[in-house]
Amino acid sequence: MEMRAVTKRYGQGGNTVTALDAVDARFAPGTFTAVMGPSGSGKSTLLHCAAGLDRVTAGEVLIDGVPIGGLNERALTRLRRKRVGFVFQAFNLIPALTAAQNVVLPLRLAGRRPRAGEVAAMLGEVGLAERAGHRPAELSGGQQQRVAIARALVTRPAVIFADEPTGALDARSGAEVLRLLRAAVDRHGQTIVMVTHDPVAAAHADRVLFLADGRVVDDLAGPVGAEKIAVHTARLEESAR
Ligand SMILES: Nc1ncnc2c1ncn2[C@@H]1O[C@H](COP(=O)(O)OP(=O)(O)OP(=O)(O)O)[C@@H](O)[C@H]1O
Repeated sequence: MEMRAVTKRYGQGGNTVTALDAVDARFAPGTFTAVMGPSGSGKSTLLHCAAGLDRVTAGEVLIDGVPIGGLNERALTRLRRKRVGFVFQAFNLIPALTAAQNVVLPLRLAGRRPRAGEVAAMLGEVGLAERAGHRPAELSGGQQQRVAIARALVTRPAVIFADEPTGALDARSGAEVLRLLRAAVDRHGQTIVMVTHDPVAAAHADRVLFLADGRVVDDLAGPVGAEKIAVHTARLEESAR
């Protein structure tokens, strides 16, 4: 997954906002990257552009080496369904479906039938084998996020984008979610790009990318301790004021 000189502007004329300003970034297979930076620095925009949810103004995004700028909406949707997974702060499970049905959904959308035991194994991996028949409302926040992780992992995507995946969780459930993301990288060679405000969450990554004003201003190779990340964040927030 790669971004080459990606610029994203919102609005027109005098109201233009440059949310990303010629960003170059490469996310190697089997790595876990945290994206940090002050509010408004472009983190969500980076995630949306990298995932092909939003078109870039200039530059190029490559997923699996495929430049997505040249794809029409249909081809882009197909690529996203097969090769990209998402984990959101608000879980975004479908309330009427059970945990197992939520996990099956991306496979069906990608045109694949689940193999016997595949979904059960996936739920087992996130410690929820016993909850396969439960609906989201019958699960805790941490459990819902674990279902969302199983759902993101089930298609074995090229990359999983996680937007503040621990933002709505207490410390214990958050730690469990981070442990699962880390395990997906270590055990399955999954590639993960995670936006977070939390230095403790970012410390689980292999690398921390810092944004300020739509630019990459720091790129720390890990493991980076939470304390060092917190100091960096404080400095950036200070200079953003
Ligand atoms: N749809 C939009 N229309 C206009 N401006 C936008 C839009 N989305 C984002 N922006 C602007 O682009 C800049 C980057 O926003 P973005 O949401 O990517 O920042 P962020 O780092 O994710 O912030 P936060 O940490 O507060 O979520 C901000 O100045 C924001 O106001």
